[in-house]
Amino acid sequence: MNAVEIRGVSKRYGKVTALRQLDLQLAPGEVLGLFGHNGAGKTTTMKLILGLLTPTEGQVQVLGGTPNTPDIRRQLGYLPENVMFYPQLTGRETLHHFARIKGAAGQQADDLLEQVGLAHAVDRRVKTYSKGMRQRLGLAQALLGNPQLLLLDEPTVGLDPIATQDLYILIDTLRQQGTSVVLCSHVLPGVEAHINRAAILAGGQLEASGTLTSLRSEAGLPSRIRASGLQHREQLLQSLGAEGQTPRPLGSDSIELVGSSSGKIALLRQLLEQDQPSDIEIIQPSLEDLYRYYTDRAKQAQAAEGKA
Ligand SMILES: Nc1ncnc2c1ncn2[C@@H]1O[C@H](COP(=O)(O)OP(=O)(O)OP(=O)(O)O)[C@@H](O)[C@H]1O
Repeated sequence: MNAVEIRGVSKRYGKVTALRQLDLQLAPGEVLGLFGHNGAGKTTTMKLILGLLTPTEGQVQVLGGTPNTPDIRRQLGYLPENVMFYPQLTGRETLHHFARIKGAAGQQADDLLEQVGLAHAVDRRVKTYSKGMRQRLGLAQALLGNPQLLLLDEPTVGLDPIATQDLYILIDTLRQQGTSVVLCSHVLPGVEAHINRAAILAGGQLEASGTLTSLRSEAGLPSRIRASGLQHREQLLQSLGAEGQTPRPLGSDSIELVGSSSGKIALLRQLLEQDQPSDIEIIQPSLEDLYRYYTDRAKQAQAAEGKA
């Protein structure tokens, strides 16, 4: 049973179509990165999963049931994009309040405050918290009751680099424990190692979905190959240039080459036959490169549709 099953879902707000014929699945213990430009439909997708919105067309199933029934809601954790709390309550009072609503133990609230690094500030009023501290409190709130499905909307906003890293480690741990996670973010660097699959929304439509390996292979974007410690760099630059390659010299003894996914191995072989580099680095297209490729593709398709 999938944790989330979205089939043929469209969502309209009056005249605005926020989502169009969306099909998206999430397996147990899977972390899905949901990416897209402002207004692409990410928050709308989250809210449909939470049952805060109902689809105009299509079906949403969550943990085998209908979203927003009490039984399903208890198994969900949600960190909203703009997390808000009562400013007069302390961090501890806030989390205990949410623990009571969720039927979670008070002890778990205290443990989570410690886990998210707020132990030193539990008795301070939330109005004195920094943005990052409020975000940490929001994360603790989302983790109350050990949810089976965790929805995180822009979880790294306001977090410092160490807290961001800690969040990713926490996501890895939750995944190992079988929790399914949907992670929406505009911050792409650093996230790719912590997701199983990426889904890219553009203009309310799913432009791409798959593992990074499958998206890389579908997009066919080139990798960069860097060879350093070359003995005969000038000769190598000439011979590669003569074959139509465009090698770029770097530093005093290195070069960078661009290789398609199919031509990469041949290029590597050639490098090793003609020289003895001390190091070779292959830089694959990053999540940002893929994101740019798919959003540009969506824009071009929309422009072509507009002209037709
Ligand atoms: N309550 C609403 N009434 C009317 N239009 C809405 C409403 N909520 C969202 N929309 C529209 O639906 C579209 C998708 O919005 P959504 O909030 O899902 O995007 P998003 O991908 O989360 O964007 P962001 O990255 O800016 O948070 C946008 O065009 C937005 O203006």
